[in-house]
Amino acid sequence: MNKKLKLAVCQNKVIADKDKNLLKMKKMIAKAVKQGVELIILPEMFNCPYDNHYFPIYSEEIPGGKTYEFLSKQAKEHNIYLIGGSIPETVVEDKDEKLYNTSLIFGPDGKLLDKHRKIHLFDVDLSDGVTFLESNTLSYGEKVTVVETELINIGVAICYDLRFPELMRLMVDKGAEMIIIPGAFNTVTGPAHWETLLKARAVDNQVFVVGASPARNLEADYHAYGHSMIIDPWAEKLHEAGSKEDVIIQEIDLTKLEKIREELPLLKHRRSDLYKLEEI
Ligand SMILES: NC(=O)CC(=O)C(=O)O
Repeated sequence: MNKKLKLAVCQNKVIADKDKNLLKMKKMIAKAVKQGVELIILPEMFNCPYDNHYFPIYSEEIPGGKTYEFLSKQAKEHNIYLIGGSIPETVVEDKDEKLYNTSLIFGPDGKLLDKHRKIHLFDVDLSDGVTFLESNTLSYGEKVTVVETELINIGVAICYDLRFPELMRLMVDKGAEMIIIPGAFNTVTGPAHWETLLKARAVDNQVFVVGASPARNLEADYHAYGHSMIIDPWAEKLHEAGSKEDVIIQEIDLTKLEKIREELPLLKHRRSDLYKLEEI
């Protein structure tokens, strides 16, 4: 394992124009690359407004869609690992069309290493005014996603998936050392839970956790919280964006993970004679 890793989160303001979103992202990626980063992380639905109305319109088949090609090219051109936030994905099977909220993970050669489809859909009706029914348009992902890279082993889950500690622990049991969450929490659940959940998952599992949110766009119907964040395995916040567009860059010391796991070996202290967690 390399001992230091420089990474970036590109927190873009998503608008209802896919091409402009991609162009903006291209500039943000170039800015991060100039600082020598090896891993770049984009937000949930970074190219499509977070809105059931837009998901089918912006959706792409994988491989081959415009955003897929864009991400692959960016990864290759800049020789970086790229976690492509998420995009709406169309899957056609036996004339049956399904949409997923899908994160694409590219290696420095531009090849797709894996993809994660959001497992838990955000179906909520909050008294403070946030109502969302993702299952109106989206289908449920069925796979736990962990990717081995030359930098670090990366688990990827999307937004609402963060609220399910069993999934995070499963990723850690499959080797994840960093959990990446492209996530569009909102102005109600964001201030209440985003940082707490990211820190809880870090301290529970002794992993780095990165949350990548879109910037807030008050002209959109759904107001993303922003506040992309990088947390270390001691649950210390290393970097945080505000609510506006930003590229946050952080060098992390990977030896911290080994050190914390050695000094406080909670993963080894589990009582597997009393309880266990299984992937089905
Ligand atoms: N948008 C989501 O998927 C989740 C979210 O906003 C929350 O859990 O809060």
